[in-house]
Amino acid sequence: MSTGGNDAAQRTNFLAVEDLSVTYRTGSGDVPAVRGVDLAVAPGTKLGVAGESGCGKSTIALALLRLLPSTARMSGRILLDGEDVLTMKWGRLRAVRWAGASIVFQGAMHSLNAVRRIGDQIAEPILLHEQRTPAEVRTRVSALLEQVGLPQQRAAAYPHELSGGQRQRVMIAMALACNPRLIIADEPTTALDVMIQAQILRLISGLVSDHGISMLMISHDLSVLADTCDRLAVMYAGRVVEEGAAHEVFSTPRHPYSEALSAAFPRIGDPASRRRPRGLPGDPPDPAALPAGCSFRPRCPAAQDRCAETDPALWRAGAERRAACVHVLSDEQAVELGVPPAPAAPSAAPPDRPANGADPAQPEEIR
Ligand SMILES: Nc1ncnc2c1ncn2[C@@H]1O[C@H](COP(=O)(O)OP(=O)(O)OP(=O)(O)O)[C@@H](O)[C@H]1O
Repeated sequence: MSTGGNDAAQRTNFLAVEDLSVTYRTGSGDVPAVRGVDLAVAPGTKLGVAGESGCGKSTIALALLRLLPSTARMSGRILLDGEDVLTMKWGRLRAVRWAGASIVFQGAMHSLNAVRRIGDQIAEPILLHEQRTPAEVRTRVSALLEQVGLPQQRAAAYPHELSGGQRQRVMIAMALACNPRLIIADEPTTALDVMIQAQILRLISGLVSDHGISMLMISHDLSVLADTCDRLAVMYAGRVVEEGAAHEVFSTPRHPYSEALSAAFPRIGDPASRRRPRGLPGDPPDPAALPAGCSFRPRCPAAQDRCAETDPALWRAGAERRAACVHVLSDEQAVELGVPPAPAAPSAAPPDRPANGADPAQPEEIR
């Protein structure tokens, strides 16, 4: 399956993930957490990766810098500025971490060292990667604190002396410390309250735009990604099931799963947000025991018999848009691809209906 585009386009992407698969070996068998994923981030652009817990988002984030545990087996290619991270020698990989790409993890309290002053922690990657005098490092740390909206005196503080939002600002300062060309933000606001979440998202988004940094942002909240990113990839059960321009995937999703995610997280300030958020019944499948055919079929309100026989690929679903769902195929395309034709009369809700089967012409208003 491919979200990548043609070869020329891939050469111009700062990050190109090609056919990435990650399987964890466990005592009770193999867990295929990521299955043949392609992602592409052009220089200076922001890609959002969305999906429920367990769909493989964090596995991808960690794989990008080879930070996965030794029980993980990876295949495919992860091209960072044309160099494959998966085949890099350790010395090169150490140089690429922080300076080529850096990660902002969820939950800063767990990522920061509780017994070291935050100034020293921000200084660490700079000392590791750059030949600078102690005075230069102090100046750089002060500048970084200022960029993330913290007074430079906070350099002397310990993590427990800061609020959750301030700690996340420190994580962002660390991520920026070595002027990376890509920032991977894995649920960067999960543990924060809603007002602080918005501030932190604005901060990251503004900083990466100002510095021309590319970003891959991971979240379960499609509306946050639609507000922050240029393009979106929606994941389900270890695969990308829809990919396209962020606002289009959010406002006119083509895959029933994207539709359900979009309905679950209405956008603040959008007229559609007057609709009550709708949950998606059921749970994602166990990656070690996936259903036959489309993995989303057991939860899909638009499922048809043919979905049990067809493992959909990411098919074209509009200009620069792809979705892994038989409903995006015309009858002619289905015949050409060997996909069973659609039944004469729909067996469930038509494909252009929201995931809960409600009529889109009759939005559910909050009164
Ligand atoms: N170290 C591991 N060993 C075995 N299985 C793992 C390991 N880490 C993750 N998994 C499994 O891989 C799948 C993908 O997990 P992952 O954490 O990447 O998903 P996620 O979408 O990031 O979820 P969350 O939002 O909860 O972090 C899940 O089924 C998870 O249980």
